[in-house]
Amino acid sequence: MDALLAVRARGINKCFGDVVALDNVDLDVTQGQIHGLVGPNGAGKTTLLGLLLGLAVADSGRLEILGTPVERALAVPDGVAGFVDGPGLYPSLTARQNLAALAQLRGHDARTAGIDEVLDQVGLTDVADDKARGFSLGMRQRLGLAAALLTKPRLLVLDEPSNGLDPSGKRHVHRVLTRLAADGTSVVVSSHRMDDLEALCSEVTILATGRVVFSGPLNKLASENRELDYRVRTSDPLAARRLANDTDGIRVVEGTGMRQDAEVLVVRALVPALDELVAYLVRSGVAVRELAPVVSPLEAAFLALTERQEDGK
Ligand SMILES: Nc1ncnc2c1ncn2[C@@H]1O[C@H](COP(=O)(O)OP(=O)(O)OP(=O)(O)O)[C@@H](O)[C@H]1O
Repeated sequence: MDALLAVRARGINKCFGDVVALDNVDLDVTQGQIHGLVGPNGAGKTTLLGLLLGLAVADSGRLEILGTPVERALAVPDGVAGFVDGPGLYPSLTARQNLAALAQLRGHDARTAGIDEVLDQVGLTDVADDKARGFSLGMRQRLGLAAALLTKPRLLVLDEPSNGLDPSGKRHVHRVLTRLAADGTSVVVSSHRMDDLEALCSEVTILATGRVVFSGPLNKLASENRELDYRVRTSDPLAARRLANDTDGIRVVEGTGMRQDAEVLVVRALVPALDELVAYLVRSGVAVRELAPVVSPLEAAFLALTERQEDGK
């Protein structure tokens, strides 16, 4: 079973002086899985990703990467690539030269290292001969991803890779990561964007003040017995409000602080009551044109779990 794990961490602790950055952290990442890491600022995400990349060593605990126990020396484990705190690039070199320099550092022939292929993969072919100095944050992120891909990693570790990406850049990067995972590469990715992680990941780990407060499949979070707020757009907002008030288990939420939209009703409910409301609306001749959680299930769970942790409950 463990042979299928790209990362197996048990009881990892890491302190910086008095600050406990990681507190007894366990993490399992299956081969070919995109695993999301979320948590408030200072939760320990970058510290954990740094351990996976061999940029630091844990104070205690056991860490196995791609089936091999990690030693106490600072070194990138075989088969691992990625970046934390933004990719390291040479600003005075072009995108292509950056990748060639990297290939040479690793002892590869720059002409055969697959540079064109990775530039194409991340959508930077058109700017391959432009200097990295002039690149936007999103372009630097993509070049960092290309540099990681050049090593054909079996575990890719990315800290906030969507930072600075416009929607099409983000879609592009998502496609690259999804394809890699389908081919068996494992990806561990941190993000503050829940929609990003929901689009990408099958499993997530939520950290708060260095502790794991949830780790598992996204659908386990979504199916938890928790009321959510939903936006309901209908063909007849007044009738919809009346019918919602008549439905057991449905509460109409007023003054949500969101932009007012007369056609949209916000209701708080569990899924079964929401199903009843939809059936009731349709039976009453009111068309449902949009129905979506105001905040995603992941974001709702994230807020609930991290607030609980901060309250010390
Ligand atoms: N090199 C360091 N020296 C001292 N303290 C550090 C160091 N690196 C991290 N820390 C502390 O460890 C804790 C965890 O930091 P870390 O950067 O891992 O959190 P994070 O979840 O990545 O936060 P963010 O979302 O803000 O990037 C924080 O309290 C941070 O101040």
